[in-house]
Amino acid sequence: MAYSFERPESFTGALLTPVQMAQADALAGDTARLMEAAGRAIARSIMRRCKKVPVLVLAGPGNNGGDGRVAARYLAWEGWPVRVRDFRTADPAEVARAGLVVDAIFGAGLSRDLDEHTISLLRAAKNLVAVDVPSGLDGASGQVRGFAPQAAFTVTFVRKKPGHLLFPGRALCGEVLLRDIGMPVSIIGRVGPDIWENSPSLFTLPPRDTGGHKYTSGEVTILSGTLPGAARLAAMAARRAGAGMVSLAAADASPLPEAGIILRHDPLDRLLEDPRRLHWVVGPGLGVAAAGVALARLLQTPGLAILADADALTACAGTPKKLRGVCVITPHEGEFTRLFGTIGPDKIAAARRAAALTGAVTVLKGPDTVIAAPEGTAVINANAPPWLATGGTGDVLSGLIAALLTRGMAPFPAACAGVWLHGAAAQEAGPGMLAEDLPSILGHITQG
Ligand SMILES: NC(=O)C1=CN([C@@H]2O[C@H](COP(=O)(O)OP(=O)(O)OC[C@H]3O[C@@H](n4cnc5c(N)ncnc54)[C@H](OP(=O)(O)O)[C@@H]3O)[C@@H](O)[C@H]2O)[C@@H](O)CC1
Ligand SMILES: Nc1ncnc2c1ncn2[C@@H]1O[C@H](COP(=O)(O)OP(=O)(O)O)[C@@H](O)[C@H]1O
Ligand SMILES: [K+]
Repeated sequence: MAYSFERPESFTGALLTPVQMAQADALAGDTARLMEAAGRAIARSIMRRCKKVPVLVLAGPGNNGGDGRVAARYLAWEGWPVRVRDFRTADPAEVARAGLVVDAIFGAGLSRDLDEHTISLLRAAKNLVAVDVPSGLDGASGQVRGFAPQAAFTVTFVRKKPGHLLFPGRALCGEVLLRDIGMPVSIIGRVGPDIWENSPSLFTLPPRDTGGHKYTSGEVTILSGTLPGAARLAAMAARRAGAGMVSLAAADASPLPEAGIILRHDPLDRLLEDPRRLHWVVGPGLGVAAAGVALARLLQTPGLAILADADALTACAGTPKKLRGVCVITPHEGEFTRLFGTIGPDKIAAARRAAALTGAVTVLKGPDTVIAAPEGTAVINANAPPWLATGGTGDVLSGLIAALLTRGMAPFPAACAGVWLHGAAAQEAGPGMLAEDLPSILGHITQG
């Protein structure tokens, strides 16, 4: 399919779960060489970024500890004062005295919660660099198992793990430095990554059709209701993101939108008679009851691409199968919970479950938005700045994704591209932005 999801051949941006990482390790079969490279990379990162202070390496029982011991050897060669302590016998008082603690206790595949002694060691560290992950962090989910320390930075190898991007893990890692230690790309391919960090290498924006007219650029219809500002924000975003025609469909006489948006008061059945009207946004500011009725009506019409958000999701609370036939859903945590139950500790698994159940590409929004396809591929987004957490930005995202659909992108890449461009626009807008600042920026970053 044109403008489909693109998996980079180099597997750049692939995320490996701890299980996949162990598989890669087993396939590579030369742990000693990889560990040597990992330890050297840790030492180099420390020497480049930290001033020379007494270093204490806390070493665990597995390969994470091995990496730390190799790093200590390289640091010592370079004349750094460094000691290595087995985590079982290390003393919190000694940890507290160290200028820099290298946390090489456990890696991303922690199998159970940390015990009290390990927690007391990690709590005592004042300045800590983590090997692979801060010990206690679950690399698959970004959740904390008992305790995990705050790292100044984290050095990881081969590919990032989901826990580096999902909160609270992302915050605890500090900056994540990804280092190549010579793992062959063919081995990464063999373990078959199915989770990716969102980036423009995963999608191609369709070019403008130079010979086209407004209808060939696609038409988006946005239902407007009790809070018409929400639908207008979606409409502004859809227009800037390249939809040829954008209509607001409002049952009541609502405030006049800006020039350029077509306001339709016709009943839904009349609007559906127009065969060009294929792309719909249902939910933002529509009112729950009206959204439920409209969604059901749209779903009776074959061939439509429907994006369901906000009130359309709430209208299906507890009965997510009512969303079957919808193309993309964009729930925030509250809407998701009303639909599918609690997210639980594994945000990727939750998004995948929702996508499989509804058949819709699921955009589970938040600071670490997860996009899941019904067949299971998942993408984690990490470019959204915190000032995006203001009312109305979700409406902008809905209009943006709908415009990308109408320009010919398949639902999954359209959702990935929409979430990425939304974050990029917010970064460009800067702190203090309003949702209504985003569309004009989208105008210049969404062209193919
Ligand atoms: N993959 C790669 O390509 C490369 C990976 N590399 C490095 O390998 C690291 C992964 O290595 P790893 O598999 O040995 O895991 P790691 O965390 O060091 O130790 C597991 C041990 O800890 C134990 N244990 C677990 N939880 C526990 C708890 N709460 N409390 C107490 N014990 C606990 C567990 O015991 P078990 O649960 O089996 O009883 C087991 O004995 C990775 O982070 C990276 O640094 C590099 O060397 C180069 C190439
Ligand atoms: N802390 C945060 N950091 C970055 N992005 C965030 C954060 N919180 C929310 N977002 C993003 O802001 C948008 C908010 O959407 P939503 O919750 O639907 O609000 P609204 O409907 O009021 O616009 C989503 O795209 C979400 O991913
Ligand atoms: K660690």
